[in-house]
Amino acid sequence: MATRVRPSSKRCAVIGGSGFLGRHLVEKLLDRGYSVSVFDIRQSYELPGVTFHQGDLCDKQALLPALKDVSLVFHCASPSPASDDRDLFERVNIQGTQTVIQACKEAGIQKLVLTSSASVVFEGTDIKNGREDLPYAKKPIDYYTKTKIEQEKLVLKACDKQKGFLTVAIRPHGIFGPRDPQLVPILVDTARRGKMKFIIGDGTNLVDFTFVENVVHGHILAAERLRPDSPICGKPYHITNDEPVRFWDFMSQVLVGLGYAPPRYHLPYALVYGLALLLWLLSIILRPLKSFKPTFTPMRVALAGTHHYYSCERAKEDLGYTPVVSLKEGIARTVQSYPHLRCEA
Ligand SMILES: NC(=O)C1=CN([C@@H]2O[C@H](COP(=O)(O)OP(=O)(O)OC[C@H]3O[C@@H](n4cnc5c(N)ncnc54)[C@H](O)[C@@H]3O)[C@@H](O)[C@H]2O)C=CC1
Ligand SMILES: CC(C)=CCC[C@@H](C)[C@H]1CC[C@H]2C3=C(CC[C@]12C)[C@@]1(C)CCC(=O)C[C@@H]1CC3
Repeated sequence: MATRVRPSSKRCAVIGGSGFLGRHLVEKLLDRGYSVSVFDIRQSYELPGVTFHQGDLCDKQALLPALKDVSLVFHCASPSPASDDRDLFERVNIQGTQTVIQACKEAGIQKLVLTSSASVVFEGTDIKNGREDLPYAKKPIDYYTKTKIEQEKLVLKACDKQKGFLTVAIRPHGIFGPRDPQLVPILVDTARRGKMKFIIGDGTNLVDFTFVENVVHGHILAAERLRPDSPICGKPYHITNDEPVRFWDFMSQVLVGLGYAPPRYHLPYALVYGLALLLWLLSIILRPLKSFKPTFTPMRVALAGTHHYYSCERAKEDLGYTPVVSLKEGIARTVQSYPHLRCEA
């Protein structure tokens, strides 16, 4: 009779491990003595101690070999919000997450840590120091976020102490750091096209930006604290830098660090939001004739012009979380890591 090897608690899988957050997580797990199995639709690097499994997480048969002899799974895969593809968000974030849960149960996984998002409670209006007990957004800012809400609900509901399957969700916000494919590249692209001259609103709105290593730290603390007797089972946790910053100060610091001029002129929020709405409608009406993607979408304007920052108190109390890298240090390290995006002039 074949004997089943007891999974080592130091062997884990990272679904989405080729991505921005996933790779930082893999690197820290290796530092901490874990061996890691990465499952991703693409392979973006090679590292000693990491086994790569390439496949789509919607395919359970492809997923199962990556979970063999593993006790802990991190699920941080998702299509990029910029892909703007409703069917893909639904297939990967909802149906795919159901498949991940089934595969984990079949493989005898004990712990599943999901990367959710603090935006699951954001409706485009101010949130100040929001706690985890805020209700899920009834009108999420976009379809991507709608599927992140469903994904989080599925994972938290699957937590079953009797059956020894424990789950927890981490809700980061505005992740930035070296190798980020989104925040700094979008910002620099906007600046290079001469569109970073304006501040939307009075520029005093506070937002959380979270250095990637703090997000990683929150995930690992959650995984290591996830036990049948711990209060964290089946709960979501905000993980931020715990240093809300003016959205426009953050953008300006990154821009200036890379040699670009910061935005200076103010535009009223309602005007820009109205224009973004109009552009979005036009892009839909004109889609059969000409396809274009506006830089200023209503969602982006809401992200740039409202307060949205979150309390980390629950993570501090239950996980012992405190950020390990300050915002100042995080911005300095990020700016340094993008020499190719510096202003040439
Ligand atoms: N970047 C941010 O500011 C924030 C990100 N998040 C969440 O953090 C997680 C990681 O995000 P990032 O690292 O920024 O994104 P990313 O796009 O760099 O990484 C996502 C990874 O998932 C993989 N993937 C996508 N579809 C897949 C599929 N069907 N099967 C297997 N792998 C698949 C991609 O290939 C990619 O490597 C995501 O769940 C995202 O929703 C939450 C809040 C903020
Ligand atoms: C706070 C948060 C959740 C950040 C996530 C990343 C992106 C949504 C932002 C990264 C760069 C941002 C940006 C804008 C909107 C939000 C981002 C895309 C603008 C398009 C807002 C309007 C402008 O004036 C230009 C900005 C460029 C950078």
